[in-house]
Amino acid sequence: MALRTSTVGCRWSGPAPPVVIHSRAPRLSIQIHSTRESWPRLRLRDQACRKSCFIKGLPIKAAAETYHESLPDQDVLTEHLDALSAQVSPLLNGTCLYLVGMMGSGKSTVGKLVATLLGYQILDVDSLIQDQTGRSVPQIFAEEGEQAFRDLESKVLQELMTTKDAVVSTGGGAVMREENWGYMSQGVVIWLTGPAELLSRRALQDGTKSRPLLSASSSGSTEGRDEYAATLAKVTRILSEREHLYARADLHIPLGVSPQDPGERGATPADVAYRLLTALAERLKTGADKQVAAAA
Ligand SMILES: Nc1ncnc2c1ncn2[C@@H]1O[C@H](COP(=O)(O)OP(=O)(O)O)[C@@H](O)[C@H]1O
Ligand SMILES: O=C(O)C1=C[C@@H](OP(=O)(O)O)[C@@H](O)[C@H](O)C1
Repeated sequence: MALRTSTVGCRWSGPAPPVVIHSRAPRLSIQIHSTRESWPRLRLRDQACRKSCFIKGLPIKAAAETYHESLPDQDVLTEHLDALSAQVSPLLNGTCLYLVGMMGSGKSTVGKLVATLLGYQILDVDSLIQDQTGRSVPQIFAEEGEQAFRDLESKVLQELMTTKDAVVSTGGGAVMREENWGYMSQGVVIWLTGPAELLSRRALQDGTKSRPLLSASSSGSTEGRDEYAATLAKVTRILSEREHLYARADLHIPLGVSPQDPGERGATPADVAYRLLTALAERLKTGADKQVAAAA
């Protein structure tokens, strides 16, 4: 792939904090560093080459980074999302989408966006439990324990079995009970999958109080460790226990900017929705093609 370097030109004055510019597909991430006062160093991360080059006299390091899920530009993303949802809606025909994944993976955030695009309602299992019981999730965990919460979670999922036209944002632990898979099999189960580092940072950004399994009082001492390290340890452990369960989902949607993304940042909610709808369109089209072939 050729680097479209001609559009990259830059003048720099003063001290340079690293800046990351997200560019167009196939995605380049351009970091601007200042190694010397006068000449910033541009670092292009791209899929096809790993070499140094010069752009307009500036030293450029182009680093290889395989990135097969190229995303559209943010400015054309809305059009892509509209086109994809128009394609997916008739094929879905009211079938529910169940979003599964770890705490902080964006099930509620992406779920709302996808629901809006498809003209679906968004149903959040934790919120439904809270509405039914008049108590918050941490309260239920504290007063009755995790198993009581899991019973409520299964009850809500069972009640949703006959629902149509909804994106269901499940709680991160819903995949742990076999019976829940029976309820969710009425729809398409979609796993939002990202690295523990990204999930931990997002959970901390929200504050861990609302997620009892990550709160300071949950198992796994935070003594002698900072909050991020303690949260990362918990998230890593929970993820390793559940990964094989999440993997049972019909679709796996990565949250990183690229497969090599160390979790510093994630794809935007719109990017994740784009990946989700693309994968869903492919899946539904293949299913529809198979049905047509079987009928012929
Ligand atoms: N793609 C994203 N990019 C940036 N922040 C996100 C993204 N998805 C979710 N977030 C943020 O991460 C946090 C957790 O998201 P949330 O949707 O509540 O996750 P979940 O429902 O899976 O627990 C929230 O603060 C939300 O705003
Ligand atoms: O992973 C889990 O076991 C849980 C995830 C939470 O939901 P989110 O995934 O929406 O944070 C909530 O259901 C409860 O705190 C337990």
